[in-house]
Amino acid sequence: MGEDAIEAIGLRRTYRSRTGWLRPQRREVAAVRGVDFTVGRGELFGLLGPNGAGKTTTIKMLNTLLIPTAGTARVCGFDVVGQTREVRRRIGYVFGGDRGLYDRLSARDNLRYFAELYGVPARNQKRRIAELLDLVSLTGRENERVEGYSRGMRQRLHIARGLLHSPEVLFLDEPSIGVDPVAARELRQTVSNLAAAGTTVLLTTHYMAEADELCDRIAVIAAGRIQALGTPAELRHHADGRQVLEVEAYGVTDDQLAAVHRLPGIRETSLVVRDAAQLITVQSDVGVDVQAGVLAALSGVRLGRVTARQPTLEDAYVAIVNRASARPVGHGADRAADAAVPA
Ligand SMILES: Nc1ncnc2c1ncn2[C@@H]1O[C@H](COP(=O)(O)OP(=O)(O)OP(=O)(O)O)[C@@H](O)[C@H]1O
Repeated sequence: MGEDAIEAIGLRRTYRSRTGWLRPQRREVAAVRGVDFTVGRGELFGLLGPNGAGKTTTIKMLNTLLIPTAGTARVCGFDVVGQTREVRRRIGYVFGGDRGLYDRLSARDNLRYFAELYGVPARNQKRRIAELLDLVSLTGRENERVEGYSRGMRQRLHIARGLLHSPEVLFLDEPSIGVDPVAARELRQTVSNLAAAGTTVLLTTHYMAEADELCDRIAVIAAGRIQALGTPAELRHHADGRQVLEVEAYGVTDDQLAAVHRLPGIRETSLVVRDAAQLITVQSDVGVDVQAGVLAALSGVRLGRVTARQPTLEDAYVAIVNRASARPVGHGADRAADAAVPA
């Protein structure tokens, strides 16, 4: 048995699809373009990246739901293509969203049902279900129907479901998607309890703050490749030599943002919408005073707070992802900088 819980070597996946009806065209999407990493036993490892980066595709290859186009992967020492049964017995898979629970049953009955389905021996079921309800902090609510549960509670129940057969490795795909900040914090607590109890966790997320808080190591994936891999402290170095200016604004256009980006000394520019305001984050080289230039480029725009600060891990993430996509100015929902999650 290998040392590592997960080992991916040169993993690739290309999707082939047909588009059009009268004149069908073949389309190929290279979703994952050669990914290498290992996850140690008991490690909490994060796969972080923007939409379409290849996170879900990678997870699906590791949990035997998708066959790699090339490369190999082993989970608990077993090959994901040649030894699927061995792999499946040792893994759990939990994905974000609402599917996969029976609304009209209680949490306890859902878990009983899935325990049967997963072949958890009858004599162990009661104890295992009680343990899991406790782990995901649903003890006391277990007899209520799931239809009355909040998203966060459902998500925690999903995690309990994924753990019924005591997997060694748990894949958690975007667990906090659509979950409010308080529930997201409870969810993070659950995930960290899980790892502390010895389960290896591979977590995908858009949220750098979540990955920072939870993960021992993080791989930043973009455009189907790992762009950076290390501990949160190591990744932070990608923003070394930079300083950050944040400007709250109302009604900035793409052209104005592009003008900001063209100023000397500016390395990254991103914009996210927060409530009514736009939050512009500008990364520049340390020692270059960009504030006057930025404000001049935004003249005529109503501005709110202007803050100079040190770079965070989030800024390092934006730098890594922008380098990969070569799209320096962002103005949309899929921007890396959208990843800020309220604590
Ligand atoms: N079944 C499919 N057929 C064709 N293309 C696909 C399929 N599934 C995913 N893709 C494409 O592969 C790329 C990677 O998708 P993937 O879902 O792995 O990314 P992701 O990082 O998980 O993104 P998200 O955060 O949006 O879930 C995207 O360009 C996506 O459009």
